[in-house]
Amino acid sequence: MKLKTRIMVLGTLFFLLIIVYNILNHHAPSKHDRNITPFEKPELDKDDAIKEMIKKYKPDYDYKLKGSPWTLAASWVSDRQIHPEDIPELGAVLRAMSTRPITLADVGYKGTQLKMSLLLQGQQRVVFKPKWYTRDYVITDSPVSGTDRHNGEIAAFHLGRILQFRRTPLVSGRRVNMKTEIQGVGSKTLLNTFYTKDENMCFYGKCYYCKGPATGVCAEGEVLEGTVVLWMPSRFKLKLHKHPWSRTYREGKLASWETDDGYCRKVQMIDYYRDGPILLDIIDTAIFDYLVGNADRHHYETFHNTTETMLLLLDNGKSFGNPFHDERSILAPLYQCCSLRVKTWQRLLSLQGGILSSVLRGVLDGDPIAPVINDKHLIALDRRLKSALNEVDICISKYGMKVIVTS
Ligand SMILES: Nc1ncnc2c1ncn2[C@@H]1O[C@H](COP(=O)(O)OP(=O)(O)OP(=O)(O)O)[C@@H](O)[C@H]1O
Ligand SMILES: [Mn+2]
Repeated sequence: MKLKTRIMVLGTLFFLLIIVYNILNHHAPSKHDRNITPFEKPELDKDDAIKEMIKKYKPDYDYKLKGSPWTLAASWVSDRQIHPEDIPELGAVLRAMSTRPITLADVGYKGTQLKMSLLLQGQQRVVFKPKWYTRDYVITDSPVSGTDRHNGEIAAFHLGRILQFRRTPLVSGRRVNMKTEIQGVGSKTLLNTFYTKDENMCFYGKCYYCKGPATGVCAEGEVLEGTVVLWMPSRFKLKLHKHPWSRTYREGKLASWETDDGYCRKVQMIDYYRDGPILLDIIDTAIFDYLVGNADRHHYETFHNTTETMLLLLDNGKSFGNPFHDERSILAPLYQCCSLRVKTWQRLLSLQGGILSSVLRGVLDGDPIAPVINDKHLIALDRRLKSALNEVDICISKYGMKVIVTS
């Protein structure tokens, strides 16, 4: 062959090789091909995705704020979210919640559990939920047993952010000195319930379950660990609703949803649930509650003076009680209705394979009372996420892609 012909043949072969290589490379299964669905965006490498999400969701507690943290946080609340997705100032508000001087302290304002209602410098009300359990304590009785888990409130707040629900009021850990921070500013009603046990300061407050020292909670010396929840602005009025999937709380008595597989269709016939976003919010909430192990959402609240409505993820104190038990019945709204927002589904898919626990671990790491939850609870989150997605797959195999809805 002439040199010219040889060069041409070699050139063509080389060109073909490149094309074949490109085709093969494009179709070669990569680690990202697992679980790819028509809705999923191309993802980053897993470690990069984790790093990026921690960077986004970990509050910057050193953030310097110019104005009032309370005015800012109040301005965040709107009809369908308590705060926006991107809030670099979050750390400054959380820091203020955990450190601002307490100007008034009173017994809990609402609810059945022991709490304090605190006013922080700058006239901001917060709820203080005290620590009852050590981090490793496991609640084994029933999924609704035990008193509040103050740390669970913190983890649930950040989980709600990571899932992009944003329906939970801001929560931060705080250690309060009962002697120097509360005694001087406490109401008579509150201070009358103070007592001492084994040299620790204690209180039993005023609430449905507050029956004297036997039901009280004690600090370590003078220092009481707890969680502060930011009170929502008064321009939003709350309306209480009975949760259609609530438990009976009576032994031996089952609720309708526990015996009737067609229960969801009955709920869907109620105007309030047929139109509007609340039923899909209930399904989001079921997934959220299943992940954190909260079987106690007997009621829920919505804003009642807004144009649009949302189910508020308030009161997450009964979460993270038992990392070894996954309470499937919490998912009943999901597996009985077989319906899920596409946005929620996409989000859950993108957090599979250990991403969720790694991100939450990184985000919680900066809280003033870190470590917030132990690794057993974090591992449980990944396992439960997988089970929840499996329930979605079962629905899809039964009814097809119409299960995934866009509203
Ligand atoms: N951050 C908040 N902003 C405004 N209102 C709130 C806030 N947190 C709680 N509330 C109101 O206080 C009520 C009681 O709060 P929470 O549910 O946390 O207490 P609880 O003692 O656990 O109640 P329950 O025993 O009913 O579960 C709520 O139902 C809500 O009306
Ligand atoms: Mn509660």
